[in-house]
Amino acid sequence: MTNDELGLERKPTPSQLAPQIPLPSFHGARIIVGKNGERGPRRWHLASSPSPPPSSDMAATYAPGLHMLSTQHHTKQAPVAKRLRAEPPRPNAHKRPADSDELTTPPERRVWPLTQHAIARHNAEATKEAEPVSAPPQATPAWVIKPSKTGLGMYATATLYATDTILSEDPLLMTRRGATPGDVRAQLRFAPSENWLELLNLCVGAGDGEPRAAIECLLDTNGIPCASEDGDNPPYGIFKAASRINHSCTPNAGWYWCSVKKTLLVVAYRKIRKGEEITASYLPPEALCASRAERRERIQLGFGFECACAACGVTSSKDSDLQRAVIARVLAAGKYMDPWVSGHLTSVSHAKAAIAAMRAEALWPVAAELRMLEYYVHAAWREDAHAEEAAKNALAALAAVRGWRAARKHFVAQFVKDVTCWASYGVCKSAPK
Ligand SMILES: C[S@@+](CC[C@H](N)C(=O)[O-])C[C@H]1O[C@@H](n2cnc3c(N)ncnc32)[C@H](O)[C@@H]1O
Repeated sequence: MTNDELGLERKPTPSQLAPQIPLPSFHGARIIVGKNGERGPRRWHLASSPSPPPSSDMAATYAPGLHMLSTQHHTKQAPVAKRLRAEPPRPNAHKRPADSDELTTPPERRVWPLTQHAIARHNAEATKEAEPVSAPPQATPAWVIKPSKTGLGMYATATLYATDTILSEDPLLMTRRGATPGDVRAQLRFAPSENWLELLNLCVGAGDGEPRAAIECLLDTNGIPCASEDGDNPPYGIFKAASRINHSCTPNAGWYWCSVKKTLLVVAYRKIRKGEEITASYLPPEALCASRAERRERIQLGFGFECACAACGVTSSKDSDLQRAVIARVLAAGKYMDPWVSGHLTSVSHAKAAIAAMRAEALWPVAAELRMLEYYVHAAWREDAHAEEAAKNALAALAAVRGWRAARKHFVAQFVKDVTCWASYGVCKSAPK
């Protein structure tokens, strides 16, 4: 995907910013035509394979939904199967069930599995990589904290480009929901006294309306999730600079926690002009696809303020609501993998419409998931060229919002090679040497 297709304006360093992604070539490019002329995805199984293909966490997440569509017979052994057979089965490897119609598929998969999985892999790889995980933060910060229309805010002091790491910051304090003032004191006992001062300087919002101690309101107002996975009570970090970033329903930046470096990275999602406010979303990506009224209600209930972002500020948000509804419908449909991929051309056209809406609304946080949904359909129907293109786009979209520049080439190659849901389809083989 080109930068233009992504809708991103990047720094003019093509060799850095457009790495060659060594995607696998896809094998077995046949549209299956049944006896009655129907076209559909084939069942796939390793006819002569003595052992099930190895799997990964990803397979556990995705494969069940995909197996239902991938258990017809191949006349030709997919090269990937040979490769997989050569590897010893892992003890906990996901067992591909026998070629049977009794496969049960959990109807719902996790909402952002690609993202979660990819972050985990990326963080794991970062320990091995000599290359930095992402572009190192600039020596002179390209931002400044200054008054905004909603208290203080972060502003760009230079032009920033998509995938730029705006800020890399360690927390003043790590906490969890329900932390008491005593917990905070215990954590800060050995911290430099400036941390206390910085902490007490942060803004205290109204929170969700529950009566609380001021310190708890402060933690609620300024906490940023510091875990790559959703848990019941994920850790939150309080940051001197990142906690000053205001919310927007069309964020131009976003943060993610690098669990290897134990640091928060703030990444530009698109070009941010000098003087423009840097914003992130306090809502999860799928919630950004709700209507203006719903988003505002959620912000009010969860964070206790009335959203004054640019997307909410427009008097008539009808068009925006319609565009976001298109995206929301596709994300909802994509949770049910079987009907989604069975829909074939309808699903592809829905995915394309959602991608267009995402671009119109500049909702980059959902780009990777939409591209992935498009990929699944093409892969299931053995439309290899389209599948490869969609996979490339999905990875590029994911890399763009995570700021993976330096590590992207390596990571993408690794991801493509390992991601078991792709191999499960029997459509890909290892990259040509
Ligand atoms: C994490 S702080 C952000 C920095 C804060 N503006 C400050 O002065 O330190 C969150 C608080 O900022 C304000 N805020 C953030 N985004 C906002 C938005 N889109 N509309 C209105 N207020 C917002 C709210 O008061 C919220 O409780």
